Amino acid sequence: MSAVEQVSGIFDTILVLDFGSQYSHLITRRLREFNIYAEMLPCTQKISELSWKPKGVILSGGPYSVYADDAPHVDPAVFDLNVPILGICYGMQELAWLNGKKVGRGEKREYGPATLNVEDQSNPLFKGVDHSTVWMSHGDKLNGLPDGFVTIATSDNSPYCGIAHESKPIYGIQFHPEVTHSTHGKQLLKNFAVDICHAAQNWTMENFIETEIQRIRDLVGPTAEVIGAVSGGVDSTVASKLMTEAIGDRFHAILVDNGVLRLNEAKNVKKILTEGLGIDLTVIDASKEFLGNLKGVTDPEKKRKIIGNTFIRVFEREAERIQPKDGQEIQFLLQGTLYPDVIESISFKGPSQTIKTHHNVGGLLDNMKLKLIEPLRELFKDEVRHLGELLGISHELVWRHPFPGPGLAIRVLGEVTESQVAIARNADAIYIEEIRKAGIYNNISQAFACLLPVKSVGAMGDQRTYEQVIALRAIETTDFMTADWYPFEHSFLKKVASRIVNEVDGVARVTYDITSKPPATVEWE
Ligand SMILES: Nc1ncnc2c1ncn2[C@@H]1O[C@H](COP(=O)(O)OP(=O)(O)OP(=O)(O)O)[C@@H](O)[C@H]1O
Ligand SMILES: O=c1[nH]c(=O)c2[nH+]cn([C@@H]3O[C@H](COP(=O)(O)O)[C@@H](O)[C@H]3O)c2[nH]1
Ligand SMILES: NC(=O)CC[C@H](N)C(=O)O
Ligand SMILES: [Mg+2]
Repeated sequence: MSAVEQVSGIFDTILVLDFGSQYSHLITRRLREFNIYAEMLPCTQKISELSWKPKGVILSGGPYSVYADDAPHVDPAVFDLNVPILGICYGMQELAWLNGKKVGRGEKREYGPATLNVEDQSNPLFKGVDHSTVWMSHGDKLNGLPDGFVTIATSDNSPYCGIAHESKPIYGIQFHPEVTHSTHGKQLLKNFAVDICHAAQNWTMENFIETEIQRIRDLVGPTAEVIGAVSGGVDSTVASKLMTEAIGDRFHAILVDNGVLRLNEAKNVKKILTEGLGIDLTVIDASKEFLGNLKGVTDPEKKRKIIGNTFIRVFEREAERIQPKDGQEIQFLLQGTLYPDVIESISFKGPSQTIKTHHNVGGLLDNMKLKLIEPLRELFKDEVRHLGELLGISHELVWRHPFPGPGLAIRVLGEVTESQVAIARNADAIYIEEIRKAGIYNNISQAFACLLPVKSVGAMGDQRTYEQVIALRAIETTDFMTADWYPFEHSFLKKVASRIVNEVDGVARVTYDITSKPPATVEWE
């Protein structure tokens, strides 16, 4: 690492150690909602390798049993940090396991609501949360108090619903305060972070802009120039705006037309970014190169890796083409990578658990020459949108539905050809146009059309047709890590289906995808 400080070195930080619970990232989000910076790292994180000291540590829940041979365990050095520790569910069981091993299988799983009875009213952890509903999700339980601990809360089912160390600020709770079903969970997390850890509540996007611009300047230095991968999506636009504020015309934004963009996208983005935001944007048409590299490829992961690699090659070529004023080569590439992309790639469960490779994280070239600058790497999408608004980016752009870097290539299932892309693109344009007309664009988090590699029989104008199927997808979500499908009016779906079949050659049938994430994902590939 260079001398440039990380965000965790600048803001008071609560460290969340992730044992693999599906809710772990929510702990981080909740803390940030009351302006405390929190960062999630795998539970196997070596404390000696941290370059910053947390104000407190939270051990998350997890799917394992602490007593199993292959169960993950925390680095014992965490207890030498001498900062407050809160164990949640598996995290509490881990504390108990390390202090007397009194953990075993419960007679039955406890899943659902329970009422919290606070036994020690003077304990700061439970200020204002007595008798509230808490959410349980566990099969293991404590068989007794860990050595040196006392009970501070119970529930009907759980004599050890909350425990605390007799003399140190170490706490365990059996329930999940991070899920909204725990009605006062956020208050509990705040009690821990603010009253027990004394973390400063200064994580605001206003403060972030200031520190981030300084951080970029320190990293880039007084003369170096930077190229940016800019798609016209929210993330890279916000990142570019920050970069332009930090280094002005030493920043060169590049939009790559990869042949799998939406209808008229390159033209529209060029106009909005240059005219509207004063960002110096060059559009590079690399569509032939991308489509050439994708020829014959049907495997989704292969498509993603090919696209990620091709992007980097285009950027490296562009970096060589631009002649910086200081006579040096361009060394930096800006990307709009977000925290959820990073969270997915830091899983301690290893690469076998990768669900899909995001082109800008796992799809990068191993031997790439450019160094990455990712100013939004620590932020969630809603934080980025807030940042965008503060930077004066229009409401319309800030609230655009996300569009993945691999674009229509992962929405044309099967082989990606120019004609298949055209079908998906035209169907998508009709669908989005109707969504806008119906005034529901902002109620939906993301919507798009996919072209399926199956043919189906139809009848149009007394003629038999035998053409492909379009699947429509629309989801509601706050963080894109879980999502639900959007409940359209039937009349709306009817209209869109009719328009697509009538107006897009090659489509005989339209379906609507009604799967949530999980078990499905947002994109089809
Ligand atoms: N066509 C493109 N040209 C240049 N860079 C791109 C392109 N598509 C994606 N990228 C780069 O990949 C990053 C990740 O893409 P992603 O779609 O997650 O973000 P975004 O496009 O900036 O925002 P959004 O999520 O709202 O679409 C972008 O921030 C950008 O740096
Ligand atoms: O820039 C991107 N590069 C990618 O490779 C990529 N894959 C998925 N996505 C977007 O991520 C969100 C979650 O999608 P999934 O549930 O399909 O993983 C959704 O918003 C997807 O559109 C990507 N964005
Ligand atoms: N949610 C959790 O952390 C569960 C912990 C542990 N796997 C149990 O079943 O009790
Ligand atoms: Mg995008």
